[in-house]
Order: sequence, then structure tokens, then C-alpha cells
Amino acid sequence: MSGLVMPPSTQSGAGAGSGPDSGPGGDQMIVAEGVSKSFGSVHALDSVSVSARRGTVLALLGHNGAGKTTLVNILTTSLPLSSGRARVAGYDVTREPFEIRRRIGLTGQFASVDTQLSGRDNLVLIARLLGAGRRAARSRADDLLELFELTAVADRRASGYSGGLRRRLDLAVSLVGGPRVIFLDEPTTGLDPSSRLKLWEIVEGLVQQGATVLLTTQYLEEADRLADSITVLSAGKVVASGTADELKATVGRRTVTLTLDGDDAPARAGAALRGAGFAPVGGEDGTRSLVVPIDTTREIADVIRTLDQASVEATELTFGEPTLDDVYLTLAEQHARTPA
Ligand SMILES: Nc1ncnc2c1ncn2[C@@H]1O[C@H](COP(=O)(O)OP(=O)(O)OP(=O)(O)O)[C@@H](O)[C@H]1O
Repeated sequence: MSGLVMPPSTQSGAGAGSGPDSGPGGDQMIVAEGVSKSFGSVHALDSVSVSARRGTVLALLGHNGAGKTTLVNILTTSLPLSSGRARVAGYDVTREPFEIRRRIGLTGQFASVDTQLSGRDNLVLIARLLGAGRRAARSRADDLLELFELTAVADRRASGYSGGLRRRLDLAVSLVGGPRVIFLDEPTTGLDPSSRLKLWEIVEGLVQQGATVLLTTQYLEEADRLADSITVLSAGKVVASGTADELKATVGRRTVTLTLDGDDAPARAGAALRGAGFAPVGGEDGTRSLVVPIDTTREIADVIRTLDQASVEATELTFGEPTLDDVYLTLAEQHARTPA
């Protein structure tokens, strides 16, 4: 992928500008501290704290109504918070909303593309609105069309674009001003797998070039692939946060699944593994596979050695990591069991 995402030199009134960017907080580009938001009796957010360092991806994970969009709206200054504090690019959302708006890109669930215009004209229009001259605007549009692999459809009306193309154009439009912080609200909802993959690659490229991304998603796989840190929201509260690995480590264990050769093999393997301190599961009712929970990958070797010493042959051995699905289901269950 070519570069060219961040240079807002094409316009005067948009993008980087001067100012604190990360402010006294140093490298933190997104900080929310104890943010609450109520709509009448609905507590959409209840003392939510998140942060993201420059050049990282923070994923907000949660099902419908968890509060993700509300937090994005507060951080992008389109919604006032009820209490708490939040800063983006070093500026306060309540006191300095205009400084923030100059420095962010937002791609929402409701696309900002004018479908009556071509992809190129959408980009040129926004660049002109941000203060770029005619030639600079066209050049910025060309760069973004190339980056997003939209050059071939650049002069077609956006109304004829597929969902994936439209989403790419929407993201390209949000990048015209060279934002330092990018908010992606469920960017791949409804996209087919190949369009989703393409968008992920684009996001990874943006981050490599120094952008900070806050991503909301209902897709665990998406958070797992893209995020440096993940905050799980449920009913307006943070129920977990950490890296994907840290979250996975909080629930579920790694497993080794063995498929064994021979009728008595599961019983013999089970006894040997139990003797070695493991707690294998399965092997009953004539099944020939055993699942062995382990804590470290080093224990895989211990499992194999134990089988070897018991003269049991495994025809297949697979290693399984707990998935974010496991994490989310466990957290959701814990949350459901906790009285409000
Ligand atoms: N303007 C509003 N007026 C009243 N209630 C609202 C408003 N906006 C959001 N809510 C409520 O706040 C809660 C959080 O909504 P929010 O849209 O932030 O969730 P979400 O995690 O983004 O869900 P989704 O994935 O469906 O967008 C929900 O109960 C929602 O009904």
C-alpha cells in the first residue's frame, strides 16, 4: 500500500494544525475518565474510562446498545457528556471541540458519502471545503483513490458502488484532512469477507503511519486482528479491558486435543496423563479424542512425552487457544449473574 494518508499539506484549515496533540498526557491520543451519559432514565454510559496511545488501535467491543456509539459521539464532540472528562489529541471535548474536530476523521454507521457524486468528486469536494486549492484538492483525491484502490471507479457515481466500495470511499473521505485520530464506528458491519479483509489492511496501514484508531465492533475477530487493546462494554459499563491475549487469559484455558489410535488408547492415555498431573476430558463412549487443558505451550511437550512413555500413539494433535468469543460469552454470563 502506498503512503500518503497523513500529509495535510494540501490544505490550510484542516488536519494537523498546531497545538498540543497529546498535551500534558504525553503520548495518549484518546483519554476518557469516568465518562457517564444519560438519556433521561437510560444510563447509556456509566463511568467509562478508556485510553489509546499514539499509533495504536483501541477496540470497543459490545453488542447492540452497549454504549459504543454514545462514547464515539462524545469523543468526536457531537454529544455532550453528563459527567467525567475526555480528551482527544490532547484537547478537552467540552472546552475545545473545534480543535478536536480539526484533527479527527469519523467513519460512522451512516455513511457520509454523497451518492449523487462520483468518488473523485466526493473527495475533491471535502478537500475544497477544508480549504485546499483546486489543484491540491485534485491531487489529494488522486492519492486517496489510489490508496483505497478506487481509481478504476473514481468517475462513477457512488450510488452505483457496492457496499464495500462505498465503505472504502467513506473512509477515504474521512481521511482527506489527514486526521491524527480516526474513529471507525462498526466499519465492516454488513461487508463480505474479502471487503472486510481489505478494510482491515487499510486500517493497519494507517496505524503503521502513526494514526491512532478507535474502532467499535461487534466482531470479536476484528478486535483480535486489529486492536492493541480492547475494552468490552456491556450495558454502558466497562466489563473488561486489556490486550486480546490478556482477555483470553482471563477465561478458558489453552487445550491440546489428541486423536488416539487403538481401542484402549483413550483409557491408557487418560490414566497416564492424570498420573502426570493433567486433567484430560473425553475418551468416554468409544470416542478416541481427549482434550487436555494446559497453561503454557511448554506443557505440549509434557503431554507428548507422557503419551510416549505410556506407548500410546496419537494420530492427530491440535493446539487450541481460547477465542475472544469465549471471553465475551464468559463476561456476558458473569455480567448477567451480577445483580444490577
Ligand atoms: N439519543 C438517545 N436517546 C435515548 N436513548 C439513547 C440515545 N442514544 C442512545 N440511547 C440508548 O443508549 C444505549 C446505548 O446506545 P448506543 O447506540 O451507544 O449503543 P451501541 O453499543 O453503539 O449499540 P449499536 O451497536 O446498536 O449501535 C442504548 O440503550 C440506547 O437505546
